[in-house]
Amino acid sequence: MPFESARTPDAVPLLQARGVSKSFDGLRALDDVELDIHHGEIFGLIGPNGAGKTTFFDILTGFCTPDAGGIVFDRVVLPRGEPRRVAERGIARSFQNARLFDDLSALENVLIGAHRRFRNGLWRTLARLPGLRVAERLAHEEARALLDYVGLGGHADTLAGTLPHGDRRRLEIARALAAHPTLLALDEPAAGMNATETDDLARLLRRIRADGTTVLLIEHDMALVMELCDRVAVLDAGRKIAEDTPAAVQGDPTVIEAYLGGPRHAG
Ligand SMILES: Nc1ncnc2c1ncn2[C@@H]1O[C@H](COP(=O)(O)OP(=O)(O)OP(=O)(O)O)[C@@H](O)[C@H]1O
Repeated sequence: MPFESARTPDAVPLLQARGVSKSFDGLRALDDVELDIHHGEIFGLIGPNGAGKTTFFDILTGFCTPDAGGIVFDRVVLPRGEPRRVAERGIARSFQNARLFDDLSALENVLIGAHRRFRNGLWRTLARLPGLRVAERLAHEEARALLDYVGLGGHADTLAGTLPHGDRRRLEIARALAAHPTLLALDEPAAGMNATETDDLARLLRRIRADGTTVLLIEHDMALVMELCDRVAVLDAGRKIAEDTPAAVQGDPTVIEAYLGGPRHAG
């Protein structure tokens, strides 16, 4: 495990959110949220509907600008409201509804995920070599390997739009991994999956963690969160009400109240 040494208690967390706040038309979607994500863990972000989970993801990945606060990633403050620069810093995300290019093949979708790396360093150098399509060939090889990795090896040439739901979610993960992220942020990856697909997803995410990528997960499937996550943070109405191991959070009366409480928690 490459990150084992970084998981000692005094190691600097990979991600540190501090004082993150965001309102929409007077509604406090996030209220002074602080959380730490450590290298090499699967971190769950959970909470009732409307708790602010996606808003946090959007701020983290630059799709939304916070009113206050900020996020330090890999010891450097993340740019605010700039998705491309955040991606270049090593954060890749998936969306609640898979955003794939349906008219392109699975392989082409993964190649698009690799474009960040094409713009940089070695890839750019290789791409300039006259008469050689080295970069392109390597990218294709890696994209095929990534499809294998997520269990879609037989579907390289299948149009993304024709893939079943579970395969689409895994294709989105392959595309995100093509950017070689330090942090993979997944917004409800198990939504709409059947039990077998969810089991496959859990296996895949464990493998991703074992291979050294830190995972941040928004998820409503509590069984999955409990079995998979190393730690979880619970948001409720924009505030963080707990951050601990799944077992500790599960028994926390404040968390239980948030999930079972009054009408604003319905849904
Ligand atoms: N662009 C927006 N404009 C106005 N209100 C918004 C916007 N985005 C989110 N909100 C509101 O902010 C609150 C938090 O929403 P958010 O989507 O972050 O919650 P969530 O925890 O991801 O919910 P869910 O589990 O239902 O996806 C909600 O009340 C939502 O209606």
